[in-house]
Amino acid sequence: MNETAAATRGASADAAPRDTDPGDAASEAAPVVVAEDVRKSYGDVVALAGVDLRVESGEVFGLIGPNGAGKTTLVRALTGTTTADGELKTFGVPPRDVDPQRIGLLPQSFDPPERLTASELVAYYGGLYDTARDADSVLRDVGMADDAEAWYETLSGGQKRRTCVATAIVNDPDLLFLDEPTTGIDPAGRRAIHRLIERLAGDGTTVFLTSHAMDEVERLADRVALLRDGSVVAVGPPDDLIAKHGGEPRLDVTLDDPASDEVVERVAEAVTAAGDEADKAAGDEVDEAAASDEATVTSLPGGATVEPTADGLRILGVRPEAIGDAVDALDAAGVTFESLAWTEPSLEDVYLRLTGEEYSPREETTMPDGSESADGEADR
Ligand SMILES: Nc1ncnc2c1ncn2[C@@H]1O[C@H](COP(=O)(O)OP(=O)(O)OP(=O)(O)O)[C@@H](O)[C@H]1O
Repeated sequence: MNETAAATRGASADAAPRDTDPGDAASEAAPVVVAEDVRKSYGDVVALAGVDLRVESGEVFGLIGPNGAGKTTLVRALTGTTTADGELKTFGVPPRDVDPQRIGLLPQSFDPPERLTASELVAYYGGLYDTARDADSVLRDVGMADDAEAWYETLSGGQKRRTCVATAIVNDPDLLFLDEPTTGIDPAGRRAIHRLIERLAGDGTTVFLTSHAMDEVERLADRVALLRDGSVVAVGPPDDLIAKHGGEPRLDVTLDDPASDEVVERVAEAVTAAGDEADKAAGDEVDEAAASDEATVTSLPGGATVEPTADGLRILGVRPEAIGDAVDALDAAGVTFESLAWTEPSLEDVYLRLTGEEYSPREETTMPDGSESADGEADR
């Protein structure tokens, strides 16, 4: 039995119908999901080491973390498809007691029960609920209208995944768990799924989204939890996490030749001089603007760090308005460059830092053929 069916059939037989669910009244204000000190081990393997989290009604909650961090185990515990120790409440009751009509689950792996078309498969899952949406309209939502009558087994990986997403929303759930919804889906399909998630959230559905695609989580999630080794190590809105853990904006400078220590030092001195000058100018502006309350733009910080990379150098701490100053500093240092790439910190940086997988630009990357990669970024 796959997990969608398990989630459905695992619910207690006497669960109250949707409109009279005892959790309903309280759930207006109460968190939809509460986990306190949730623990789960498989033999000696600790999958969840004491997880605490809350998901509020109507939010898109992102769960990220490395392979094996415990994400799928947590989703399974929260949907009652596996047991776990600790306090677990969904709509105010233990997960197994929730009316299955209220929950949608897209598990990470999915095996349809028999040979069915996409439309039949969605209708099959719809048949497990008291009320369900029309299969064709759900397939339209996930961009599968044209392939509704194709055998599931003949669909491409991405088309199969979209069909699976359709089975998870066929019951029009109040709380939707999506475990890696866009794996294997092409960019256009991903956008369709993103729009669908945004629309569902806009209509009040609470979405619990697990994904390795950091751009997806950063774009969609109101709050994100980072799970590492079975514990939540950070939680908050993406922007807050990025501001706290994402590091500084950076300017990557591609040079004709690798940067020698002497070049790096020269650029660092020029950047520091430019920063000091900018700080002084900003200070003067502050004095002048103080009376009129005008905002003052600061430029390159005096202490901006310069470090060598595989194909040039990186200047850390460059805000967009200071890119021109950085170019002037390169010029002053007598460095000609091939190209510049400015990057602002992202959720991916948060992830890399907090999981200890942060990319070191100083490391040359060795390719399988023994040559050194020209682009370390691509090999993170
Ligand atoms: N049924 C199981 N039997 C034994 N060990 C398991 C089982 N399910 C998960 N584990 C182990 O528990 C740990 C957490 O696994 P889990 O699948 O929850 O991680 P995950 O964060 O979802 O990983 P991924 O990103 O690869 O999907 C891993 O070490 C995994 O090997």
